[in-house]
Amino acid sequence: MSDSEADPELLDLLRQHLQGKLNLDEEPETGVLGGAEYVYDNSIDVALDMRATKNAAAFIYDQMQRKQYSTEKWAEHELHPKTKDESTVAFIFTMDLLNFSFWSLRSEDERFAVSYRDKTWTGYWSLVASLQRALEEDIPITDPHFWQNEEECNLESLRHVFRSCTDEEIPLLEDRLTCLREAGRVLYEKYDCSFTSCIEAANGSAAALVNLLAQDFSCFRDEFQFEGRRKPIRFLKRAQILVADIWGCFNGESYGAFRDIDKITMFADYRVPQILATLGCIGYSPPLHALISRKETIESGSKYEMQLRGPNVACSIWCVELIRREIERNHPGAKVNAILIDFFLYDTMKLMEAEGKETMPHHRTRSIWY
Ligand SMILES: Nc1nc2c(c(CN[C@H]3C=C[C@H](O)[C@@H]3O)cn2[C@@H]2O[C@H](COP(=O)(O)O)[C@@H](O)[C@H]2O)c(=O)[nH]1
Repeated sequence: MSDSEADPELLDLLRQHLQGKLNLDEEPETGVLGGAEYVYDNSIDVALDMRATKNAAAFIYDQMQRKQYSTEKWAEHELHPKTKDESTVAFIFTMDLLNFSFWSLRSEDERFAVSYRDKTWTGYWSLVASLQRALEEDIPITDPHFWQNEEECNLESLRHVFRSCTDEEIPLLEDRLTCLREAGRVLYEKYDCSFTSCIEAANGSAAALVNLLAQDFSCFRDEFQFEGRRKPIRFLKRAQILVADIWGCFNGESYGAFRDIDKITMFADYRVPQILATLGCIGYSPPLHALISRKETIESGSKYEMQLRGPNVACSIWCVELIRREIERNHPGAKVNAILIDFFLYDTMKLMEAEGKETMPHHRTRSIWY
């Protein structure tokens, strides 16, 4: 094969190896950050504001210090599981299998909502509340055997698990059942029916666990073709947030002990890009800004979504990386990684939304990816 036909990326790797720069048994990479930088470098619809990003880094670091923001915050959330054991690993795996697309086109009091513990929960928290409620009703919703039992686990029983206290049903119910079925089958075939076996197979590497999820579970394989690039761009958002939730819940110990956790990027969905735009860190081209502001549904996989999700999310991933580097530059040794910045930004966005301070809408695409 002549050089002109060979894969340029492979040639580059071989060149690095020959120059002794490449340690092939280095830790695995997920490729998410590199892909995000590529899309950002090739985007015309979304741009980063460096001054606002530097200011955001100072604000975020200051707020995280004041709130003593750490992994401990994860378990402090009322609905998150508290025990540090295998049942919590099963809960988090189930949760992040289904952690997508809660937004509604209806008004705040008509959108899908779950009544639990005398409160009404929406968005991500409606998912967590539904799972906790099911367990209290002795429905084994976190058990892969249940997910594969078509007599017990089907559209009807899931409709009961995710029953709403409004007229709107949980979005993509059929897709959620499909995710549970596939995960049940893969865990049965490859991981002794337990996600803890998948964690053990990653041998303490967060990047390896993300790659295992993308390789073995199609419902975690969140990647797409971006114009002009041979290899797909990988966002792997739910695979990454799953690893991050395990790490956060277990405070980086036990099942959450990953030596390369800092390789996990922020999670490419619709909430954190929204707050980065609110902080002025990312800006949209006028046509894109108009599209988002109109709150119209954008079809998953459409040219518009690719233009939006790719650049918007890639820029968000790259923006959070620049915020992390700015914090590290000003505060050497600070215990802040992309995950904690992301968790903080998501929680801050939810507080702003609750106080009616949501100025910049998020885009609306129905998809199992985010
Ligand atoms: N980037 C990012 N996205 C996050 C989260 C979380 C919740 N994580 C908890 C765990 C630790 C943190 O402290 C959080 O309390 C959910 N999501 C995503 O948002 C969307 C739901 O939005 P809404 O409908 O408004 O609730 C949906 O795609 C969901 O997957 C996060 O942390 N980061």
